[in-house]
Amino acid sequence: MILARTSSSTSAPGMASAFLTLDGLTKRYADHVAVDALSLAVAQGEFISLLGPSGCGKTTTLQMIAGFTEPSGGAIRLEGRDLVAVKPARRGLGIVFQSYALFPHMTAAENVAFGLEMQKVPKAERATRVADALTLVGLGALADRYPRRMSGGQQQRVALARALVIKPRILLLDEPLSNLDAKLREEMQIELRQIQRSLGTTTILVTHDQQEAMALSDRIVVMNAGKVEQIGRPQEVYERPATPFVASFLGKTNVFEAPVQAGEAVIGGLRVPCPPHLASAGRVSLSVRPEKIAFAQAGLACRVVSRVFQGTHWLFIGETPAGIATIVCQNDGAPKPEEGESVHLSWRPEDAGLRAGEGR
Ligand SMILES: Nc1ncnc2c1ncn2[C@@H]1O[C@H](COP(=O)(O)OP(=O)(O)OP(=O)(O)O)[C@@H](O)[C@H]1O
Repeated sequence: MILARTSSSTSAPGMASAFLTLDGLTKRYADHVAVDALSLAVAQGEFISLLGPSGCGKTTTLQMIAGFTEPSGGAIRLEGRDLVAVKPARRGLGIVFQSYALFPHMTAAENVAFGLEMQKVPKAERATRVADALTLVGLGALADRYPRRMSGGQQQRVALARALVIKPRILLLDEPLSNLDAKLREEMQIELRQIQRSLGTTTILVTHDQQEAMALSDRIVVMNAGKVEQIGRPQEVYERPATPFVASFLGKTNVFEAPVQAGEAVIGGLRVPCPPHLASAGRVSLSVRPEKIAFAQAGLACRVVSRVFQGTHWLFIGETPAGIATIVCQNDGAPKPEEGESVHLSWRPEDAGLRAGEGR
């Protein structure tokens, strides 16, 4: 097998010693800071997503790793060696962009072979590696087809094969699936993850799609306005967002303001113990995910304003004395409240995130 696993590490991703290190990486344009002192240690074989809204500096970060944009400050090291001084073509990186950028006058196989020709790989080896790469992405039968006769998903697979065939030390992906429709995108996410796992290629993905980042990544770097807000495993950033920005960017969250009495946030009939640093705060802001809220006999009074059936689950909007609540329940066959019904909401204290409130 020519496209063999590139990772020799058996440690859990993120735990092994750093393979790629970004250290205080910064990019300034005039007086605008596009990337502000970003530090990140990526383990070999790890799949990292840079996630954030438009303009937060994701692409600029990727471009600096690729060598297309020069950093204003900080360091990029690959296996301990400075990468900034190395020319882009010599960094050993595979890159896939949102636009597939295939050569239209070349077949799938010729597109994939291009990088190997540049590297002067002998013809016989080239043919085997191209065939292997196309088989890997499920296009073994379309080797002689031209891009214009391929679907968007097939073209993106060719672009992926072209990036992987050179056995890159790092695979850089910039919104590679965003031109595909929702169903194909989900299928490609699963395939991409399987291919990445089977090869063990260290991968950095730029995306603004939180679902995509959660589905694919070992760890997610959540960025906002050039800065890192949080770095963590998907479940960690979702369940324990470090900042209000992360909580609102990764899925929906309810935010309620609550007074603190005797070290507990009091919200309707619910009392949530505050951590020591908030125990003497006047008010706290309490965030809880819609799927962590349950209908209960007692708790926070709520009038159901709307209920919407969404197939696998129900979505409820309710009015409470603490504000509007969004509740998501599994479609498990159990009876659900009607619109206009008065109910109570409850959640486990550990599912509530507490922060200092507005101080009112
Ligand atoms: N060549 C440039 N000159 C000046 N400003 C730039 C340049 N390239 C990027 N910027 C600015 O730097 C910031 C970060 O841009 P970047 O493209 O990295 O964001 P992004 O998170 O990838 O956004 P998107 O998802 O829209 O691609 C933006 O405010 C952008 O306007």
